[in-house]
Amino acid sequence: MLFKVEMDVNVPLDLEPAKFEALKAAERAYSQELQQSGQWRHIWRVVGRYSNVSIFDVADNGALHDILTALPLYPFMTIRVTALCRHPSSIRDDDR
Ligand SMILES: O=C(O)C[C@H]1C=CC(=O)O1
Repeated sequence: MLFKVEMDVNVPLDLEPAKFEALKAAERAYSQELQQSGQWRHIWRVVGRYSNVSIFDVADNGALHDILTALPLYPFMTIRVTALCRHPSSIRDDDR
C-alpha cells in the first residue's frame, strides 16, 4: 500500500546539541535502511522548512504506524498521512 507522509520536525530550542546530532544520525540510518528495503520509496525536503514529503510502500496501515512511531525524531514530529492508490492515467507499473 502506498502512502504520502508529510513530516514536520520541531525540535525544542533547549535540546542538547550533541543529543540532537545523535538523533539525526540515528534517523538518517533508519531512513536509509527503509529506503534500501523499498518501504520508504521517496523522500524530498520541503524548501524553506524542516519538513519532508515522503512516499512509503508498506504492507498495511499497521506497518506504516510501526515505522513512523519508531523514527528517532518521532517525539518532535507532526505527521500527516494520506493513503494513495493508482491513478488510471499512470504509466508506471509500480504505482499501486
Ligand atoms: O530531516 C527530516 O526531514 C526528518 C527525518 C526524515 C528522514 C531523515 O533522515 O530525517
